[in-house]
Amino acid sequence: MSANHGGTLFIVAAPSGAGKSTLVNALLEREPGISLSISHTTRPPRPGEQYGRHYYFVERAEFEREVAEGIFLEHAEVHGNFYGTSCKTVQELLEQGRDVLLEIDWQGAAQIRKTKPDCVSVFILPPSRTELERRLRGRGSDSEEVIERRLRNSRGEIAHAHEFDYIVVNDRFEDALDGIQAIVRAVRQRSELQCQRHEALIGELLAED
Ligand SMILES: Nc1nc2c(ncn2[C@@H]2O[C@H](COP(=O)(O)OP(=O)(O)O)[C@@H](O)[C@H]2O)c(=O)[nH]1
Ligand SMILES: Nc1ncnc2c1ncn2[C@@H]1O[C@H](COP(=O)(O)OP(=O)(O)O)[C@@H](O)[C@H]1O
Repeated sequence: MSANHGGTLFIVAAPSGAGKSTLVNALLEREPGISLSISHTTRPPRPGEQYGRHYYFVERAEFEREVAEGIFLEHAEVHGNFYGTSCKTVQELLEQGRDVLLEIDWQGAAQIRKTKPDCVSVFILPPSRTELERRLRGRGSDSEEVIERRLRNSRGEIAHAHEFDYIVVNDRFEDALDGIQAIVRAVRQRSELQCQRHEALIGELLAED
């Protein structure tokens, strides 16, 4: 029997407004073989956001109960709200050999690296602070207070960029998208070439006539 070849766990992080969700959605259209993990959060939904599609929106008490039950692979407080990745779905998909993408912050990424050192992490940088602010305001989804808090927190987040395997600067959108796709393809190709993937063929070639 061949060994179970698990999928790859990709992590994408960025300061709020850098374009992470837009890039990830475009990447998933180009690479439908990747499954996006939907997080649980205590953040209220933005206009147009749907339960189970963008996030599982939960009350604080429910989130705390879930933490106590140990359902999360990682969880963290970000910009005053709680976010967590459920263990079960991610684990099942990886075991089926699917690649999984987590759109999480640097704290979550640091937790995942400890338990899943084979994960591949990408940090998205905006081309400038001015552009980050322009995008955050231009999105039109948050109050002034929320925007200011996210901008204030962005320095602390960017300070962790060097912990990631790859950095993609999201200046021209298509270039950034090509960059992330190139990372995904290179990682997949490397994985295809790994020795364990070829056990069956090696066995056949070694078999006596
Ligand atoms: N640790 C962790 N961070 C998360 C998770 N889900 C989302 N985040 C991060 O929380 C931050 C805020 O996300 P969100 O409220 O959707 O705002 P946005 O980044 O401005 O779109 C971002 O850095 C997300 O990547 C999660 O499950 N775990
Ligand atoms: N390369 C880009 N150039 C200009 N605007 C962009 C670019 N990438 C994303 N945006 C816009 O910036 C805003 C923030 O993007 P979003 O994906 O919501 O960021 P994040 O998920 O990192 O908070 C959105 O209005 C999006 O359309």
